[in-house]
Amino acid sequence: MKDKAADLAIVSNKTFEASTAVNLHHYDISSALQTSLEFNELISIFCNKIQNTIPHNGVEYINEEFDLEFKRGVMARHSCSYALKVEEQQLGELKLTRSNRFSRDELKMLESLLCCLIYPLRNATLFQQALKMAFTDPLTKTNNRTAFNDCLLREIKRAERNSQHLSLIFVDVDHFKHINDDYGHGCGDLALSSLAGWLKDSVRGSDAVFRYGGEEFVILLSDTDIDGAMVIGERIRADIESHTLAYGMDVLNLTASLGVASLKGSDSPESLIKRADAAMYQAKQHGRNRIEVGY
Ligand SMILES: Nc1nc2c(ncn2[C@@H]2O[C@H](COP(=O)(O)OP(=O)(O)OP(=O)(O)O)[C@@H](O)[C@H]2O)c(=O)[nH]1
Repeated sequence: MKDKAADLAIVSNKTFEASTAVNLHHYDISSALQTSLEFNELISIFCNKIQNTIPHNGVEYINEEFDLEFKRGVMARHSCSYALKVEEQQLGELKLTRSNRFSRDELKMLESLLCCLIYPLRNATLFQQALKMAFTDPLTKTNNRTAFNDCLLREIKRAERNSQHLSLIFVDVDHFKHINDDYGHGCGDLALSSLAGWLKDSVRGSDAVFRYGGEEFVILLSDTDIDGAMVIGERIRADIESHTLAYGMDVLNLTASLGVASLKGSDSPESLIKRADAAMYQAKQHGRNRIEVGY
């Protein structure tokens, strides 16, 4: 007679206890991961939670879509890396390192635990994408006016707290209406997106450039006084003038008028904007393709 027991997987209370323990661990990790929508925080929570099960010394997480590189601990000789994705959506790459090899069982366990991380990372991706869209101008891919208002308030507070300078430059394309009228809106749009690229190249961080509206951009310069802002503004003016724009068979040149203002003790965001904007209008009145200061 065939030994029936030989065909059966053994289920004992030991297995039950082990799987319950594993499920509880998964549950504990999943619950902890629900508390954040920030990539770095999610990775930290996950690695803290798995430290006892899969000891490791170093963690690296790279997410190219969000230009993110998170490192923690000490990088060591042995590593295991995972490209994380769900339904073809890339969620970044996670690498754990330590001085001794990861065992096969540990890797199996890690792969199972990573399932807890995937969906929170996907939620974070969707949230961060929505956030990015809400603060980005779709045509020029610069920060939009909402982002500017947010950022200006933060920068004013920071400048006041640290007794630092803060300056603003308004940049408005000259006779932009003619570009639309003479070459069409497609050309106007190309001019605006090209200009945004030149502006980003002219300043330290591309985050400092905002589309304020229409053909008007604003640049926020932290820790920069009025003299420094004038130097940067003049460089931007000359840079715009020196570029040529090719549109089909046409070649165009742009110029812009700029207004500069620096934060004073009594300034509100509105009064600082008003001075920079008024200076820009003065530059228009004084012949365009020039820079003026709003005192
Ligand atoms: N193609 C395009 N045109 C835009 C966009 N936003 C605003 N404009 C146009 O920008 C033009 C701005 O014209 P005006 O305010 O008269 O200014 P200007 O012609 O640049 O003249 P000055 O500022 O006085 O030198 C208008 O014709 C708007 O329609 C856009 O996103 N794309």
